Amino acid sequence: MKTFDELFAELADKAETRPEGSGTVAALDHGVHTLGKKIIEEAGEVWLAAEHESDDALSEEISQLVYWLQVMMIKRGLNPADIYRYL
Ligand SMILES: N=c1c2ncn([C@@H]3O[C@H](COP(=O)(O)OP(=O)(O)OP(=O)(O)O)[C@@H](O)[C@H]3O)c2ncn1[C@@H]1O[C@H](COP(=O)(O)O)[C@@H](O)[C@H]1O
Repeated sequence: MKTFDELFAELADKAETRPEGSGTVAALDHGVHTLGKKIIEEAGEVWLAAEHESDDALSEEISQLVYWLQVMMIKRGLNPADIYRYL
């Protein structure tokens, strides 16, 4: 289990060190267009889970959406503080 900030730090480190086999590194290399499509896909899965699935399934889908949003943030050079100032 990890927090939003802990996951972000882990992903930022992966982007920097580019370890072999990292799905995050591969996703970053695909670029903003592919990341945007993944975010739309995961957002749709959150919606469907909220309508039809359990709390646990919904939680998992939301975690995946958070992950992909963080990958997009890293791709565009944003950090959590950039987001928090709008919350
Ligand atoms: N939290 C996540 C995470 N959430 C979602 N995903 C990715 O998002 C996909 C979402 O799963 P789905 O079931 O919706 O998609 P799928 O259709 O089965 O998979 P695709 O074929 O569409 O990729 C997963 O297959 C992962 O590729 C994640 N990938 C990585 N992490 C964490 O990110 C960190 C770094 O991971 P690596 O870069 O892979 O080392 C680790 O702590 C991981 O646990």
